[in-house]
Amino acid sequence: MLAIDHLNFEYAGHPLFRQFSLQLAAGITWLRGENGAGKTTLMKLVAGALLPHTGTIAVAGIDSAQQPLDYRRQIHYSGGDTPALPWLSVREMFDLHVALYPGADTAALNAQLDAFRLHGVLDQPVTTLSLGQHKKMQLSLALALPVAVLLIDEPFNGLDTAAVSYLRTQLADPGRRARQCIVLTSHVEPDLPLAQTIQL
Ligand SMILES: Nc1ncnc2c1ncn2[C@@H]1O[C@H](COP(=O)(O)OP(=O)(O)OP(=O)(O)O)[C@@H](O)[C@H]1O
Repeated sequence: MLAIDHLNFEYAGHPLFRQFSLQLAAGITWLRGENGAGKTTLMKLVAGALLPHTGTIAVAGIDSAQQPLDYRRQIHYSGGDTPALPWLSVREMFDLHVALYPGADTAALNAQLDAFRLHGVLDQPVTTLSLGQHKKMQLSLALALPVAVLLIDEPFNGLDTAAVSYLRTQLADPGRRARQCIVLTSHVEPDLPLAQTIQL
């Protein structure tokens, strides 16, 4: 489903990926490695937030450089960064994503909001959310959007125990694992049914 071929990438003279290739099928992949190994950078490259210097990345045969818009619609990256559009409210952030992803289902998003108990913060600016609320906002989108590839950086960081338990159930769902390629970074064993583990 996800094919990375001969990827080369460096930050200003600091090479991170040299001729790096990886093929991932549906199911959960645990991407692991020590601090600074390049996990977040690889996710950003796959998400289209960073561009490879050379090499190709494709999802279901759609090349990230040749068909960037179609490619981006196949992927969602749930990262830990500060929001790209900090002036938006949570509701506006959700509306934006529903508009960006064809087939996004508002009912599915509302179900995630209910499960994460996020309705109370819908009209708050995203910058005013607590760490855990921000994570829940990101995860609501991640779990609701109809993408082929789901990238989640440190999925359990900052979550309360109820949310951790709910997220595990959602990610472990056999239907989801059959239709999505789910890539997680985590410094601890994710305790999920893994299709594979990639060590950077
Ligand atoms: N914008 C940037 N400019 C220059 N170097 C960067 C930049 N972002 C990351 N790096 C460097 O690239 C390397 C990989 O960083 P990355 O964030 O991908 O690692 P990671 O495996 O996700 O680490 P962690 O487990 O600590 O989150 C690190 O050495 C980091 O210092």
